[in-house]
Amino acid sequence: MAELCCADTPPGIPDEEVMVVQMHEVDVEQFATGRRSDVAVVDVRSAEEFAAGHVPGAVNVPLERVVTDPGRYAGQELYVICQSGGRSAKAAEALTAAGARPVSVAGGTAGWISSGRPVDTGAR
Ligand SMILES: O=S(=O)([O-])[S-]
Repeated sequence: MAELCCADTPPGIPDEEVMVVQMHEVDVEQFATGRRSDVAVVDVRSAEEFAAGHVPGAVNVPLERVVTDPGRYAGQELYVICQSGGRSAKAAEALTAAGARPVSVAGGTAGWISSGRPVDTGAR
């Protein structure tokens, strides 16, 4: 079965052979102003990157761990964030395919910091 993200069925592939993986994304501004307090923020960067500065309230689960066992988040809503949006998009794709409902923060922690918002440091 072909797997597609955010696209219509390409020509030549019957609809029944396509599984569409729909990913949700917000930018830093939308995240900052619309963040739901009941939804976890999972930072998928390395422990070292996380300790150097992260969005307050985020928990660190490096991408390798997320993609090894995405099913542990099945049925859950969560925000995923990384440095600038690359790894969080990968995490969101794996999580969505495993039945979770992730929202990737485009622009990531770098965007958060450059917008002047506060960061926490240290492990969590
Ligand atoms: O964290 S990143 O993959 O966007 S560089």
